[in-house]
Amino acid sequence: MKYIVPAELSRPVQGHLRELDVTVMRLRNVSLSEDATSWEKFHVSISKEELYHEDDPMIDELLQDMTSLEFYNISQKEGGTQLKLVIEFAPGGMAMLKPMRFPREQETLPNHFYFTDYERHNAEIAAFHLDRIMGFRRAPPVVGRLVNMTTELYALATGELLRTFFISPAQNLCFHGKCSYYCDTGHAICGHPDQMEASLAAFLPDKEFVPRKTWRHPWRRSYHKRKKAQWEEDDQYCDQVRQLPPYNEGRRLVDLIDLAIFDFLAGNMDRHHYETLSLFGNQTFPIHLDQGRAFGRPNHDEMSILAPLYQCCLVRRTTLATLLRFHHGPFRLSSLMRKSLARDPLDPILAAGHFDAMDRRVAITLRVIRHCLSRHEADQVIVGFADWKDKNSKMGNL
Ligand SMILES: Nc1ncnc2c1ncn2[C@@H]1O[C@H](COP(=O)(O)OP(=O)(O)OP(=O)(O)O)[C@@H](O)[C@H]1O
Ligand SMILES: [Mn+2]
Repeated sequence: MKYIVPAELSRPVQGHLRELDVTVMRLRNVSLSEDATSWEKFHVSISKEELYHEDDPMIDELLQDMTSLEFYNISQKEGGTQLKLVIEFAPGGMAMLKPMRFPREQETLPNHFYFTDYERHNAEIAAFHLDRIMGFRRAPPVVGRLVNMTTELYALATGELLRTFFISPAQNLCFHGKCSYYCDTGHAICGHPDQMEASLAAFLPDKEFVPRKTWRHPWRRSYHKRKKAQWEEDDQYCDQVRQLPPYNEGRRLVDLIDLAIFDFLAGNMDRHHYETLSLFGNQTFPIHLDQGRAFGRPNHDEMSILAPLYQCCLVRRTTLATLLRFHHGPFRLSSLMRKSLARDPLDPILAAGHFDAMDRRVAITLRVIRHCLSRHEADQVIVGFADWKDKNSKMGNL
């Protein structure tokens, strides 16, 4: 227990977030009106360190609004590979809707690649909770909703989207939209008979107001059925990445290692790009966006997702402390996730096997870190360790 103080076993581990006061509100010099929507509150309080503040009641308000407010307008999200709808609500505010395609128990098909796997609405919901429990708060809020396809979708659909609605032989209302993957009659989204589960993710601020920058992930997979990426064959790959801006200084590389651990716990292999809020410059967090292909295989632990961790042998002290808390503390990750997901209107969100899988993957990640520590000095592996050790030895805690 050299890397954690006992108090950290029973409460969330807090990093030293120095720039919580660097917010959209401050940099954009805006204020909130009395009747501001929960979206407006969310948007202006985004900081350089996180999308929302721990325990901010505004997040519950936003989740409640997304799951209950009337839809005002719907349209297809342009550009993505799989069907997504952009929902606009009457008071203002938008959400990205991903529909349920399969029962929770259906796993990634054995002959599907990570890039041909279907997106799962429940994965988006579960990943939001996981990101929050891990203390990152880098994923936009997501909530489940039971949608009435007749009154909430069909009645509002127009143009090309409207033309894809039909009644199936089983008398269910279906639609498939238009996109590059699985948008045809054979892969339609069907209700029971017109009730459909969906996930709703809060939209980030408009790019005109808060610009974003898209980055290619250095550990991106090939997205080709016969090719491998360089990092898959070169264990020294991290040495190259460490030379390149923005990975050669500051927080970015260790942020991607946080993301790798988050993705490993969720089983998400689909991390090709990531975005940052360019309003905050480069020393800001990567947004955890697009977790639709997570939680597909509860009985398989995809070690290659941890490549940034085991190739760089680098991890934040706070992230390590969080993993130790999940592993040793009174609350295991599975029980924290169960408790958190129970608040979603579509609970149960995950099939039972995924809870054991998360606990097992916490232990595996700790083993990978331990292996790094057996080969390198702790100060080289654990980012923020020296400062922390110094502070805690002064307080007599070590
Ligand atoms: N909550 C959000 N707020 C604003 N924009 C978003 C949000 N979620 C996603 N987007 C934008 O929509 C794009 C597509 O979303 P997402 O990645 O979830 O779908 P996808 O079909 O998996 O896309 P792709 O196939 O390109 O990976 C994202 O790259 C992002 O720029
Ligand atoms: Mn995607």
